[in-house]
Amino acid sequence: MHPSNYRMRLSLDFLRILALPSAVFYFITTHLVKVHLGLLTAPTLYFAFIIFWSISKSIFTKVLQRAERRKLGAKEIPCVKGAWPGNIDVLVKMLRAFKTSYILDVYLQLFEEYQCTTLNTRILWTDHIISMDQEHIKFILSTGFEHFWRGRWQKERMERFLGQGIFNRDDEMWRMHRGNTRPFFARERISDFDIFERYTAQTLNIISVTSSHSRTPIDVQDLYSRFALDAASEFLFGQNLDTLSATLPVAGKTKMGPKGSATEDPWGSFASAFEMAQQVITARSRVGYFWPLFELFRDKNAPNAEVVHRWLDPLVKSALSEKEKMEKAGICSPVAEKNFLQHLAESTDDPIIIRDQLLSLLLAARDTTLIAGEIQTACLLTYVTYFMAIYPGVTQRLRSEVLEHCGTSGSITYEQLRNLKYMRAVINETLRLYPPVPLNVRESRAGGCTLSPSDSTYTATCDANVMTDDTRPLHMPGSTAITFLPLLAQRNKILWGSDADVFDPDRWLEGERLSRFVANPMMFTPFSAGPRICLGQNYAYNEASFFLVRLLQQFDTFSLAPEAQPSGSLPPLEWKRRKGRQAEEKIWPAAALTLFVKGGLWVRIARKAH
Ligand code: HEM
Repeated sequence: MHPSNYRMRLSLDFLRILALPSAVFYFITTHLVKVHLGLLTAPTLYFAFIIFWSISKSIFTKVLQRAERRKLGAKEIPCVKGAWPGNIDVLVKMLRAFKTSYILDVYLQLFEEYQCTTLNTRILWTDHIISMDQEHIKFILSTGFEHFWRGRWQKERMERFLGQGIFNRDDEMWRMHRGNTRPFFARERISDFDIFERYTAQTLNIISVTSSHSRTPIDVQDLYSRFALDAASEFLFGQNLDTLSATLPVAGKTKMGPKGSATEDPWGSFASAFEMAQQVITARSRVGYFWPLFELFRDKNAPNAEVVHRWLDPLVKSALSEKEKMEKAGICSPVAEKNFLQHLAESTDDPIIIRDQLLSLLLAARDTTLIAGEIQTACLLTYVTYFMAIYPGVTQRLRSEVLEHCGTSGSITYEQLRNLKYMRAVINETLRLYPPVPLNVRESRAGGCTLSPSDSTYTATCDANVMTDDTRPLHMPGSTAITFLPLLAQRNKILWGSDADVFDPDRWLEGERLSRFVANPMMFTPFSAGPRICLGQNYAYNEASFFLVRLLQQFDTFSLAPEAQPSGSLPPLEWKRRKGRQAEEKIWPAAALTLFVKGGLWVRIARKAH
């Protein structure tokens, strides 16, 4: 069934849950036992039979799983045991925690409670595995790639927004997209810094003008998203969306949007729709398998998708008509001269496939600052700015390195960027503590498989029947969702040392400390790993480094402006009493597909008088 048809899927599921057992019960009572049920007893007995059927089915599945476990020589993944049937209390706790708790803390608390790093939450009687075990993350992404896919449920949640783009497809369609997209990230393309130069200059000009007005605070999360989107749109489809020229959020006046600030112009509506769509997808995954129940009469992403499509459709249309004109004129330009949109238009005439793939790349770009990585790049730059604001010593060291290698102006080369070792360390340390994709989901393929025994993060095991020296692998049942949590793995003290929560770029420079990572590179996966590793990784490093060089050539003082944060976006006081980073956090990190700072990151940026 097509993933967009979620209502039909839900109806068929209800038929399976209600109609099938009712039909069996009807057949038994009328043809086998031949009893006549009264008007009052019939509904009660039908209902009782449906419950009996569901319990039997669940027991049957468990028996099959046990048999598979025995065959594989594996043990069961520990299961969360809530107080209410179907672990509904755990679901309620999680939904509440997503609104008020520190990012992913609700998962960490579960792991601590059960003293293991991989658990089955089994909410509403449905297996759902969560894992912060780095070996399991490695298996899902790389060594055991063939056992997993994005799966049916993820596609269903994202279909209305991302459609058939690379992030929302598996197998043949994904391979086709990946093959088509990869040439656009060849070194010579991503080392051409002309585009970065133009949009960086425009962005820094905005910062200059704003900060010269009695050091007015600026929401850099919003600004970096615009920078990323404009640069990415030119890189991908040769057109400037020019969001940097639209209305900027104003300190103290701007409302809180779905993630950061919200402005009320056409760009604001695009950004809001873009962010809202991600929020809707995240909310669906939190509710789980039954999310369509809450969207029976209204697909919550339909209006968001419509706004975003309204921006992209004219671009796709013009690329297709340009292609037609070129074909009629018998002109064929070489691949190297085409932008990504023109290249996509070469491969298909289907405007929907082209639009969906463009949108996926925009999503990736906006948060890094590229369109597909664009989201992640903006996120990366936002958190680097956060650290520069709270650690002036880091800013000074970064700036000295920039001035030493790149001077105060002039063109910047790829080689110069490669020599900025401290800057690379700051970027990596930021990606370690705040990976723009802090959690991700996959589904196991139909046959079950095994995961290595849980790592040694917690010495005890939550399964009282199993000895701690039990080295059997864990059984990953087939067709089951698994949420893996790079943010927690990248802050795990067993992997990174007792100072894992501390921002310390030197861990990437000092031989002995770095050796932990060199011996086990998969403990750091902000760009994912394996066959689906991020295609924009080098683009993102180049773009972020380029931007930071220019920023630090012009400015040297960054300070947070908590008074400018929209109300409700500062970290709750109770976080101070907790352990880990949250006790010291000056902003509210939150996630909706990708990481962001709640309410935006409002900072003052200045150059000291020299
Ligand atoms: C700091 C910046 C970035 C980070 C942290 C990042 C992270 C990631 C991650 C974690 C994935 C895997 C998603 C998954 O499989 O579920 C991914 C995939 C991808 N990224 Fe990035 N990304 C960044 C920037 C970019 C940029 C700038 C682009 C391109 C404009 C880009 C393009 C892609 C594409 C096309 C994929 C899909 C690969 C596939 O499924 O085969 N990324 N990225």
